[in-house]
Amino acid sequence: VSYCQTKPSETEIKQHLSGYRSQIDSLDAALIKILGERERVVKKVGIYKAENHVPALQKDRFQQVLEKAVAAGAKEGLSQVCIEEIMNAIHKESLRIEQEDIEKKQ
Ligand SMILES: C=C(O[C@@H]1C=C(C(=O)O)C=C[C@H]1O)C(=O)O
Repeated sequence: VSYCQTKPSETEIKQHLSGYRSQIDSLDAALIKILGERERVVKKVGIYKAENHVPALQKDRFQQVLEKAVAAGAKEGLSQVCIEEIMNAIHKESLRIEQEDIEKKQ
């Protein structure tokens, strides 16, 4: 147990932290890759909507997306506020991407 261990040296602390941080760095890289993949699908949706005069914002659909994400987040121990902030930021970017295609069509 921790109270009978000797204190780690500065070097050991740095090494330990850098191990955790490389895990974080590769997870961040995976997150960004997935986000890119998601937004490339959104781009296809945007082009399809622009061709068929469907509005970019679909509130009901986004509500479903949000609910699913909140439920999945809860299983991972993530708060509703955290998931809502992340998904709202992603949705904002989706709308920006879709809007670009709508503007190009006009
Ligand atoms: C991708 C869509 O367009 C918008 C973006 C959404 C998203 O990023 O999940 C959801 C609904 C829409 O407001 C869609 O209609 O499915």
